[in-house]
Amino acid sequence: MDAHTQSAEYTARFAVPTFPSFSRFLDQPSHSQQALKTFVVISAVLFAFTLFYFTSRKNEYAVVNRTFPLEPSFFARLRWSTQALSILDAAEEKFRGRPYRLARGDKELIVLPAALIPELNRLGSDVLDARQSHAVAFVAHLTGLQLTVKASYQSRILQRRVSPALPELFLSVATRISVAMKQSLPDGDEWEKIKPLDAAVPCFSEAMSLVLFGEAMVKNPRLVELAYKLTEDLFAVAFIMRLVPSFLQSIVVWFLPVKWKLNRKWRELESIVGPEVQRQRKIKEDGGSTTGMDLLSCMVRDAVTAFEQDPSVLTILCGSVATAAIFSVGNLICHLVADLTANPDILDEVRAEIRTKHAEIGGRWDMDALGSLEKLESAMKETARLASSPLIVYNRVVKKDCVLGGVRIRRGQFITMSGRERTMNPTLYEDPDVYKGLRFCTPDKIDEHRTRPFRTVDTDILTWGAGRAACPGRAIADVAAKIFLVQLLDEYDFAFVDGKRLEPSTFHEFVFFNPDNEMLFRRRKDSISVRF
Ligand code: HEM
Repeated sequence: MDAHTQSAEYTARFAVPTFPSFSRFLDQPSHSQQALKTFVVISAVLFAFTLFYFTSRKNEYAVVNRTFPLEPSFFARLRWSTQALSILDAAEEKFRGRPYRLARGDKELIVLPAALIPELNRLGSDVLDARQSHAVAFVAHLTGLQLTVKASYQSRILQRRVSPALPELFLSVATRISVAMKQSLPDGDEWEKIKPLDAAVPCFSEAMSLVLFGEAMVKNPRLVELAYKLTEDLFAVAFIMRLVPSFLQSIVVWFLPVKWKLNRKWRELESIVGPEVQRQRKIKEDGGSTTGMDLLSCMVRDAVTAFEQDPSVLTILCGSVATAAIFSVGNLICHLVADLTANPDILDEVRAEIRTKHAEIGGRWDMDALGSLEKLESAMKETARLASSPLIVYNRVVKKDCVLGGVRIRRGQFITMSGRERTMNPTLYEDPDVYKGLRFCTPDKIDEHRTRPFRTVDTDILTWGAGRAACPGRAIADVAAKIFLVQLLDEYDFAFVDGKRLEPSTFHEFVFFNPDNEMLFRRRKDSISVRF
């Protein structure tokens, strides 16, 4: 039997009985058969394209937080929300300063080594866009922050106009914080259990509302309350929606009562801010000028276009700054108090420094006096090093292809950096996971410490991010935190409930002091009563 006959016999015995209907389709052309063929071809092409997509261009760097190539991104979202810290630490261990891809679930980010910061800093905003990236992280289209994708002049004005005016604003800021502290903190000299974040946040809301809205507006207690309550709701919506697949977000969000509350708060904020904007615009139109150095007044004064002085726009921009400001400082302070409580020897040294300074300046505290507290400054840096939020910094969207130090980044990609690549680096910090509050002011480090105070953008700590979009409120945060701390550390003793230390919490990439954490506070009998 020749080969052809053998093959035909084989087909007749096995192939035809096994797939009778399919083979009949192939042998007898018809419309349905033609349609099936087309379907098979299109499916094959799509499959090949998908494989190509996942294996070629995107596989330039290895991926973390994805267990298999076509894993639904929902699982990456879930893992990232609860395990961001361990995912990043494992990736750092594996890649050691080499770029890799991070599947965050909502987006895939290229995690670049921090060594590229100087080169990245040289790129303009036409190449790297921070706003779009922040908007994605805070689900801006669902939290009311969508406008911040278009506008960033609030950041520019904060840095160029409001921060330089801090000496002018200092006394009012200090007074507001001091008065709020009296209302929020316990008054007795017996131990009292409190929630430190709940106590600290209204104090910083007073300070930030003054800096953002001005002397007259901050007298409205509802505005001060709205500033931080809006932040709470905004974060709640963002945290929840970051778990939801993108295609479902715009539906699911409407089932969240917190989203309705958030919308109400945005409207209420506009009803308070809007009339003030109109008032200031009227003064400007009549040829007069306002003098306030708060963000809102500066924005109205500097506005050139109608958009820049639109009451709704200004409400959202000032509100967006409030959401970036109040809890960031509150969290830092609470982490610091927890760190100092766990390290009473360092607390004693920091407190002694405050007392010595108080005597030296005759009790007349000003910004220079606060800035000269080197031990306090070191303790703040150390807390920020260990509890820095967010875990990933330098989040940008790439607008143009470029190659940096041999690393190719492409238009449309999201880039980021792991702050822990620096803060946990043993070549930069001895025993990096140990809190050493005075590590920055040892004799061999003190000169560097003096040239790089806490408010500086320092690429070894990355507290403020880096580059042109580094935190524009850092000078304000620094002063407000110190005003609060010199009084708090002088006036209070602290202890953990049942001696149990408090560790930072994380959710997604955000590190925070759990609002439910409790500590014991009591007034000190030998307080020197710092006053401003
Ligand atoms: C301890 C407190 C604070 C910390 C740790 C902190 C940290 C940061 C970080 C890491 C960024 C992102 C920077 C980047 O993308 O490279 C940022 C952005 C920002 N921060 Fe802060 N911040 C704090 C307080 C404040 C305060 C008090 C204000 C306002 C008065 C403020 C206003 C802003 C704004 C408006 C942005 C967005 C900048 C932009 O998108 O261009 N922050 N902050």
